[in-house]
Amino acid sequence: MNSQLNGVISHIRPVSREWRQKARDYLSRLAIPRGSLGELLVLAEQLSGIRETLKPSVSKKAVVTMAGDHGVVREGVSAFPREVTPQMVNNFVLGGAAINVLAETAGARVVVVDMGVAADLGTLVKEGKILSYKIDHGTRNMARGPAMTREQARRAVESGIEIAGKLVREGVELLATGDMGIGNTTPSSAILAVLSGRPVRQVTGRGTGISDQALENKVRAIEKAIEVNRPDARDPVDVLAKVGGFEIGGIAGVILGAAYHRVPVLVDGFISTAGALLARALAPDSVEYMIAAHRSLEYGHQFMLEELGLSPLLNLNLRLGEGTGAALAMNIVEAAAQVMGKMLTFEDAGVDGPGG
Ligand SMILES: Cc1cc2ncn([C@H]3O[C@H](COP(=O)(O)O)[C@@H](O)[C@H]3O)c2cc1C
Ligand SMILES: O=C(O)c1cccnc1
Repeated sequence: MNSQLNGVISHIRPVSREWRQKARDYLSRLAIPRGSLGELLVLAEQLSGIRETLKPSVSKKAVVTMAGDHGVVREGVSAFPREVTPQMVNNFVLGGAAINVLAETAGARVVVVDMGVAADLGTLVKEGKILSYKIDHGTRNMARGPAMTREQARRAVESGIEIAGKLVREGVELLATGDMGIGNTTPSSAILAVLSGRPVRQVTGRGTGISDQALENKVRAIEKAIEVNRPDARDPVDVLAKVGGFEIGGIAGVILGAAYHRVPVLVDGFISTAGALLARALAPDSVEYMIAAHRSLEYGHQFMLEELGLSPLLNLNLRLGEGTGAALAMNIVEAAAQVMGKMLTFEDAGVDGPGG
């Protein structure tokens, strides 16, 4: 019945082995000591495999910042009140948030999406300042029952897929994920615990900077949510519905949409990587389109990256979200594309190779 989602999932393929090989051959001939551009070469090869060309372009960039609220904030799991979510959406529109400033340094658009903020953002939608895929005014409290229905979970993922498709049709060549939602490190930890089988306490951190007491509330709320809802780790839509969030589903969808359209996608920090875990669970090959932007200071992030087998480009002690780490990594991805597209080989540059 979940036909649109299944249709996309069934069309996600691994990146081209043939183009990866061609890229590897070409990169090995660049006028540099072999391998000396390190991770840039790994990235360049990935970009060639994704785009199926030796001259991949990632110059048109967009960060999709997905916003949603969380019923579980009632359990005292965040240092900030729920009202901050719509207030920050407003800040994104004003251009005064960290993501606005950092995306600008990469020449990237910021696309703000209301996936389920618990406030009326209709005016911003009408003015064309944000997109609305609003599913509800916040999720339900997952410590008491499912965060959302299965139908809503599917819709959240499909919304992300649709947004990615729309941006690709507008010419976007590099996507990045971001999040805004007070309380959303709680469902992110829950998703990690369920999908990795790790103990809740081990994967639960301090988010916006919570007290010892709030950390206890948070661990207990997640344990309760898993106990009450019994999410099925083999069924990612079930996990999202029971212990997830609207924006996390949207992020998973953006990643799946990127993989479907064969566009690279930079995955931001803790919340975005929770979305990536769901995307990988839905379509294992989607991981080949992901680029881990950075390693967040949020404690459990390392386990998420480990699960996905991704190594982050940056380690800047960020713990903000919004897409900030992904925006910062964009210029590195651009650099990799330019190395591939513009550098000369030993032969073309008239430089002697090794042992000559
Ligand atoms: C002013 C402000 C701006 C933010 N931008 C991102 N987050 C980040 O912090 C929140 C998650 O942390 P927790 O689970 O502890 O609530 C999310 O909104 C995330 O995007 C922010 C948080 C605040 C307070
Ligand atoms: O890594 C993140 O994305 C993050 C960490 C803490 C709070 N908000 C976001």
